[in-house]
Amino acid sequence: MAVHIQMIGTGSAFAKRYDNNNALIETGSRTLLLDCGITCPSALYRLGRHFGEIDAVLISHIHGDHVGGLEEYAYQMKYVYKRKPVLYVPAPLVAPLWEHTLKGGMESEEADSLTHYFDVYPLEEGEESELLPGLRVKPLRTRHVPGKISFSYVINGTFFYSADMRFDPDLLERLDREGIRTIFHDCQLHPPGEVHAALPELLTLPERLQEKIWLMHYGDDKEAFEGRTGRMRFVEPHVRYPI
Ligand SMILES: O=c1ccn([C@@H]2O[C@@H]3COP(=O)(O)O[C@H]3[C@H]2O)c(=O)[nH]1
Ligand SMILES: [Zn+2]
Ligand SMILES: [Zn+2]
Repeated sequence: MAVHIQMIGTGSAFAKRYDNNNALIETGSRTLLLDCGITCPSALYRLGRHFGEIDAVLISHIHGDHVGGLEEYAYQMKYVYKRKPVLYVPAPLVAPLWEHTLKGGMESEEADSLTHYFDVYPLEEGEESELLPGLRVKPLRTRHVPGKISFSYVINGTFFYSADMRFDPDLLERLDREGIRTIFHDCQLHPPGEVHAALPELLTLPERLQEKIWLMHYGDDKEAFEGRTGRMRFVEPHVRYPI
């Protein structure tokens, strides 16, 4: 079955020209939302889509540009579309997502847990699960902000989607050896990357690896870097790429 990824936005957390780095993954007639950040509700609207068309949501880690739109998503599903949405979330993030992020805006007499709003399916690190027919996802814990639990995803065994992660050449080499054909990687154009891979770091990778890498989660001056990314290409918002 053909699987495609389409970025709702490709921007960094502070970008204003590009929306939050959130994606739609489509397989047949089913759609997975990968991260739902602050700009997601309006960016999805500008894409001509709406939350009622989404079959499930998967999150990578708890930062506003990745989960800040979940409250609206949950409320729209409850009060507009009247359907309980499916939430795939790495097991260690289930409790923090409610306790540290959603509870403040969503707790009420009748609603005292994440499971009031979502059908919650915890994912285990390193274990592949079929999230939609034809869509297999394996979470890998990757390094981001020290102490923050954050996951990247291997999709259908051949596609790697970094959430927010530091430069990790050993992991990228291992994925290459294991048959990953395409890597969508977050990229901080201006060093130091610190909590993200910086462009100069990614440029130290061998050309064989760079060929596979598409850059996302970039800043507003991305156009100034066209032609300065070695063999790596930029992911463009709204374009559908095969997985
Ligand atoms: O220890 C920290 C924590 C955060 N930050 C910045 O805040 C942003 C939060 O979203 P993000 O993870 O997409 O990107 C992060 C960085 O831009 C940082 O530079 N160092
Ligand atoms: Zn981010
Ligand atoms: Zn982050």
